Amino acid sequence: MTEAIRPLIAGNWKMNGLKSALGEFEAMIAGAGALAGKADLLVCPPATLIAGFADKALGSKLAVGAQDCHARASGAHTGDLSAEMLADAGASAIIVGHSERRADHGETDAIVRQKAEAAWRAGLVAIVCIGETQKQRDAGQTLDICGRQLAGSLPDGATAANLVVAYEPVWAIGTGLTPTPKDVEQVHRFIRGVLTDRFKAEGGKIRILYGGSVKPSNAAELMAVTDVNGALVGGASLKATDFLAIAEAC
Ligand SMILES: O=C(CO)COP(=O)(O)O
Repeated sequence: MTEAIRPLIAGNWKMNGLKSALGEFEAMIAGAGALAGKADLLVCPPATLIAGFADKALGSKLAVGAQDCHARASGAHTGDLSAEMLADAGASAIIVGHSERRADHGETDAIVRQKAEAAWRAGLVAIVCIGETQKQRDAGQTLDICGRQLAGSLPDGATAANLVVAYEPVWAIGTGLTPTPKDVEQVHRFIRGVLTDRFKAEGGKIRILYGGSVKPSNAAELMAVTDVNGALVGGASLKATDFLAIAEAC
């Protein structure tokens, strides 16, 4: 069932990247065409770069996304950006509920769900992130935590076209550590079960990305795991050669 799912390799640049990164992005555009047979490619730069990158990527095989949005469409929310604004700038997807936002900004599952709904309201794909901390893993709570985050963060009405789930164990982010393929498979199989229970046949088609220290050297092993339908890549997505090599591994 899941074999037919087209992989997505998504880059999350986090708070990295100035206008001078345009050359790196153009190198990604140049490489994306040859990889179109393997995977969909998406780069989520900081919001300041979305419009410029989206203009450059027009007509290419590289999509541009955002890293967060406010739940409301407009209003008195100083410093925030709505999903509608990000769509207007050229984003086609928005990452919501990244563990860094959950930790740094106190985002709860309920807030994440509202943000996913905001992405849909603007016609964009919501990439909803979940994942356990080291402490939770050590306590044997990985599946409980992921189950709770999924139940609270995913809105009703998810489809393969409007939702991507990203499993990012917090302890694997930026550390060079990764779970074993067996551990990844266990969590992804669990997520698949939650998705099919809740969204029926559609849940069998929703992409489940793995994220956390994905790099060219471990991408093939991770992408080969059952129910891993791509990657959400942080540090290695800043360099075109690394990002493209990860997509090549699909
Ligand atoms: O948080 C991540 C992507 O959203 C993963 O980051 P790294 O690939 O740098 O570990």
